[in-house]
Amino acid sequence: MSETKLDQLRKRLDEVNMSLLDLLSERARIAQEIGIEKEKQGVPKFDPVRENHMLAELTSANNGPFDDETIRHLFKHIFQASLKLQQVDHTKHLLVSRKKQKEDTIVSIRGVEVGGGSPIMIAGPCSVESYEQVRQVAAHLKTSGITVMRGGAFKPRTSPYDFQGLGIEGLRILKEVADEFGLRTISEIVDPAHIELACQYIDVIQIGARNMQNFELLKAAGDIRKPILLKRGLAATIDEFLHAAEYIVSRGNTQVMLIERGIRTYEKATRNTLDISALPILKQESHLPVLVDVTHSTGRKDILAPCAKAALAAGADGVMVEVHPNPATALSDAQQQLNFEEFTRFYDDVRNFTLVPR
Ligand SMILES: O=C(O)C(=O)C[C@]1(C(=O)O)C=C[C@@H](O)C=C1
Repeated sequence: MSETKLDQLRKRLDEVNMSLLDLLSERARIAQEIGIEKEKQGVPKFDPVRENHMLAELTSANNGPFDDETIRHLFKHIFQASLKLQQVDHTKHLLVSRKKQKEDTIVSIRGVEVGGGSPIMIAGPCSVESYEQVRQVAAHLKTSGITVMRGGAFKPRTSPYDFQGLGIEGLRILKEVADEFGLRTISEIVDPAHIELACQYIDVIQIGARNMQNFELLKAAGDIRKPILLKRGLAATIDEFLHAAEYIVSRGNTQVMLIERGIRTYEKATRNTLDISALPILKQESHLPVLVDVTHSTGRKDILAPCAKAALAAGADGVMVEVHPNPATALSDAQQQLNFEEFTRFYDDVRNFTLVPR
């Protein structure tokens, strides 16, 4: 059977398709190289001025049959596809990414492992208020089998008139009590200048939600060789959270733990909205251990246990909760800290949690 005119035209079109594919692929490879150069120079990938310039040149050279609007539309799609290629290539190379390291990072807090598959419970007062207060908490935690205690010495509070913490004196108290009871400690540091000194007193440096993008603090945390607990910012996307962790890891400190602490939404029933979906996403995207701060995310004692269980079911490597000998008199977070009896009940409930229906 002889070739019809339609067959011939389609054959030519198929050949043009192949040539276009070759040219598009070549263009994409060049765009990738441009992306690498831009990365080195630290300039943004998206360049609307350059795109407008190319579109102007293309439309002025356009002799039809496509009109200028169609040419602009088609090329804008090509630019977007190139941009995506440049960005995907970039995230693939993040040190915190699963693509870079398949195995889970295990953080060792002086021998206590986080991220190794058996979740940890971290507990302690919101603020270090006195030696006696911390000692009471430590004694209770020790009898409960807790190995890592938190306690805030530098308190970035919403109001400057609220209790700001005991500072270095608070770190000293933590160390003295932790040494007595054989506990490890976590405390927030807010000033890059305090990081080195803090290492003499505590085992984990926490970077708080409000400082998640304090880049000088992140760099200082990256320059030491101690575990870091990085909190998600109150309005930070998962991508921003991972990039903040990258600041630390890229300077050689690989002992980083991420902690979800709730994000700001319109919901008022809880203090923040615990973003449970962030857990499996973070575990997929990154090899770093991921914990959940149930106290700050919910701000409510009555739902701490179900939220902690949900976090563990979603893959969390641990839970952090606040405990105080007498929450009603606490200098910070009086509403949401657990007393010893409440903590014991909470811990038993979460520890006995199983996904298998009974
Ligand atoms: O020329 C550049 O700077 C590129 O990054 C390439 C390219 C393109 O595909 O043409 C991609 C993204 C930018 O927004 C602009 C142009």
